[in-house]
Amino acid sequence: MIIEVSGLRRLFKKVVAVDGLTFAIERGSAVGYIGANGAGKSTTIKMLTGILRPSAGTVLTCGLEPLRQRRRLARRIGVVFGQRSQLWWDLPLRDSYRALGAIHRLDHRPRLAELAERLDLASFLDTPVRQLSLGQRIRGEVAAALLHSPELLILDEPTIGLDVLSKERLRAFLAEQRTAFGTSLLLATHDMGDVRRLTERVLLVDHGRLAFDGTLDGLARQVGAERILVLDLAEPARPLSEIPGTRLVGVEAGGLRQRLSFAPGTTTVAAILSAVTERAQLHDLTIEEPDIEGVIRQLYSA
Ligand SMILES: Nc1ncnc2c1ncn2[C@@H]1O[C@H](COP(=O)(O)OP(=O)(O)OP(=O)(O)O)[C@@H](O)[C@H]1O
Repeated sequence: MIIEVSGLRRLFKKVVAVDGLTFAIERGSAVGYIGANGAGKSTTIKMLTGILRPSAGTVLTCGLEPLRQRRRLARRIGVVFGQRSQLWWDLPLRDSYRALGAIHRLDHRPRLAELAERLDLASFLDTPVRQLSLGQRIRGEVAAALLHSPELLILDEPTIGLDVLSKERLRAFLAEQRTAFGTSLLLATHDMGDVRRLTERVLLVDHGRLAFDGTLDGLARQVGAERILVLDLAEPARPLSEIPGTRLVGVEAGGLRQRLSFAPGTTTVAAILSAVTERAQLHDLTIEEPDIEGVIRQLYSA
């Protein structure tokens, strides 16, 4: 197991941020850690990484006790907090990597060259971190977390605030890294798109407790959450109300844009598209994932 947590609790005065969590994550797997605002995700991650002391319970990350063995653990994990920086704010990005290389006692240059290429960092390696755009900084943070080739990567809201294209690029990079190195991944996020693209299992935390452990499709099935396929057609078409396994939930622009809702597990995007292309000419499509708050509401009303 890469992570083992048992009876984990954390109180802040009277607030119970984490309330008796027990779960284990297998080495090499990718897990989404989801929940509403204030559910306890960041607090859990801080305990997993040795930043925060649990009030009760036990944590093993990479087989180590995070608080007691924090230095050793730092060599084996990489962490990105989307809303906080681990880089030196006033220094050129390159200097942060030099410093991290020294901390990890490694010649960071070969790995940096590789990461700079894959994450497209070259044009701003000499720019002070404070002057980077959000997208540039996050790419810089991800490179910093991977510089020492950790066996576990923990990401806390890595795509928050990024535009669609930057999000997609970052997801593609992370997926590729995982295939190449088999790095274990724990991804705390609000973004169901991140979870679907990058993980095979989700842990849903609510008020500090584990409310669901399984696949994203399993969660969607349990709560009846649906995905929406937004179809942009080359020419206006009649309402696509007869596509098997779907419900037509919107027709806009005189039939040029149509929305089909479907439940994961009952049909596939491929099957829907093949039925659509028999009836209309497709120009473009996007998929809207259910939002986490809605899923949680449905979980409790189900
Ligand atoms: N340092 C702190 N002092 C007091 N309360 C805290 C502290 N850190 C977190 N909390 C509280 O603990 C609870 C869990 O917070 P946490 O940040 O872990 O949630 P989260 O799931 O990461 O939320 P978000 O998605 O908004 O980041 C919240 O009620 C929060 O207000």
